[in-house]
Amino acid sequence: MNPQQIAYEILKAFEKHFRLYSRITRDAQVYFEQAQWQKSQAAVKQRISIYESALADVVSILYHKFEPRNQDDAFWRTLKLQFINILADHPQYELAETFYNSVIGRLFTHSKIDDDFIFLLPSRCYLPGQMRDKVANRFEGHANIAVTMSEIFASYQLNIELARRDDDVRNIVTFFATQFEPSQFQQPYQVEMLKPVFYRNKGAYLIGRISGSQGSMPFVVALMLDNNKQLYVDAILTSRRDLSVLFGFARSYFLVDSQYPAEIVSFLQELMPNKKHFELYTSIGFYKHGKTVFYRNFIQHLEQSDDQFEAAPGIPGLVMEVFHLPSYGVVFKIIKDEFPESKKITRERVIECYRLVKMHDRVGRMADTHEFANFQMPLNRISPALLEELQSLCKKSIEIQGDTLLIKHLYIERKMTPLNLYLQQEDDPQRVESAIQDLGFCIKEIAAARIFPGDMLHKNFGITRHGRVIFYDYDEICYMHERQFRDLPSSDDPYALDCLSVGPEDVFPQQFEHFIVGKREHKALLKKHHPELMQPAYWRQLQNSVGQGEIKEVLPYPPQRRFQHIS
Ligand SMILES: Nc1ncnc2c1ncn2[C@@H]1O[C@H](COP(=O)(O)OP(=O)(O)OP(=O)(O)O)[C@@H](O)[C@H]1O
Repeated sequence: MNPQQIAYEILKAFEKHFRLYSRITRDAQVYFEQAQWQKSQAAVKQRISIYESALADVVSILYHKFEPRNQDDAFWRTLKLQFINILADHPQYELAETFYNSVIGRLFTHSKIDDDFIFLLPSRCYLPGQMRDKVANRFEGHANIAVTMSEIFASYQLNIELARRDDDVRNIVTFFATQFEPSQFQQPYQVEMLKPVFYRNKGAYLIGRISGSQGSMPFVVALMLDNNKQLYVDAILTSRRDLSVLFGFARSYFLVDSQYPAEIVSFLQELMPNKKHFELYTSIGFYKHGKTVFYRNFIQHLEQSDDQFEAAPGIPGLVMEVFHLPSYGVVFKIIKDEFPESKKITRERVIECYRLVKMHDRVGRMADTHEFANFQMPLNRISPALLEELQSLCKKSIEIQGDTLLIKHLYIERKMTPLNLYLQQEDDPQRVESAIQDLGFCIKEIAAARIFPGDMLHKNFGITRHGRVIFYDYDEICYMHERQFRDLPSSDDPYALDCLSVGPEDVFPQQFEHFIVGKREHKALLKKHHPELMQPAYWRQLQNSVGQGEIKEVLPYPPQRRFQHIS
């Protein structure tokens, strides 16, 4: 096989994968309209897993057709150029380049990390706007938001109608009347809406922006089904903050049919300038390409900064070595070579737990992680103290190659403020109370998503700049059905506790207050807002309901945004 034929083979495999990816994604509409929530969750998982099988298939074909290991560097350079040629005008060229990188990475166990052989840099620069007509519809305002709304709804080809359209439109009109100056929407204004609907969990979102003489703002219509499976508008979101939380890194990926992903992402980027490009690609399901974009951003950041990698602030982990670059918004996590006796887990189990979280519905409460093989960092940017620590605790995962530190297995994750540090440093009692209240919600929502977090000590949670508490320590997680929530024996019997036989799956919620937060006043706050967390019956009931397949609703916006709350 010559380089041109191999390039075609790789592109063919990518396109086959993308067709399957799009087919799974498109089914989301039916799952939503028919309230088939379990199918929708299964689709999210399936879509994540098909990448690996597409890759395995093409790599095995290539091994049968030529001998990759016997080709010289000139061959690989030519192959990359051939691939660039056949990608001209390809609507998903950037995803195809990432797929190409994965194929070469798989053939060479990620040892050819060089722009001569893979797309460390993109082959071209995407000019936002060129495909706007393909991905977005425009509506001209008629000094009457109700008319515009009717036009917007009519443009989406949903198979079910808004059951109470007049009520919905009235809610929206009232919303605009109460939130904005009347003059803002009496003048000519425009609405631009992305054509594909964004589906996730029990919601469907129409995403766009509204622009008038006074600037523009995001415009998101959140659709839901009521108990009778009737479609209605649950909320309108217009603040960047709400949109940013909707696209948060601790949520599952949207199911959104994006044939022009670069254009969709540029549109989203205009709505959320604070989000990184890689986060937006990831949020719409292209998590592999998100990694490519992340790496490019990381390299660029290194060139523009001069600080050193150092241990992350907070209490060091027993399982993970966690470090960061103070000027950059992610943490880097390496599994330590050995764990203390108290951690009854293996390295394989840790990897399994991190994968489980990646595939699972993270309900806005568990940080997404990205796994890298053979990640390179410049050695001169690693602080001496960190290097010493890595060499003593993570010897198996690192290698020094000249002026580079090679990390054989690494996770990256969004940086947050560890909750223990936040609670120590925060002086405002109201903020402390709200963080502890949110910690309780975080634990409850994770459990309602069928996951028992295991180690719920507050140091295992972070808090975002939006004040949301998010869990990030996954080595002790398991499914809710794998635990037995037991009552402690009554305190009248002094010997009962000593004689208690405890199995590895037993958990005693009455003791949680000692294991979640340390300080007495924090415990009191947790008990005030979430007394149920310390009650075995609450956990058993939750276990029961999730065991029956019930999928709880997790709102990705504050409840006060819901129309039913507007009087
Ligand atoms: N996303 C993050 N943002 C900021 N700091 C983090 C993040 N993830 C981890 N850390 C810091 O690193 C520490 C160890 O991380 P993590 O809890 O993941 O490790 P671990 O080894 O699994 O911990 P444990 O010993 O509790 O099992 C945390 O306590 C926190 O201080």
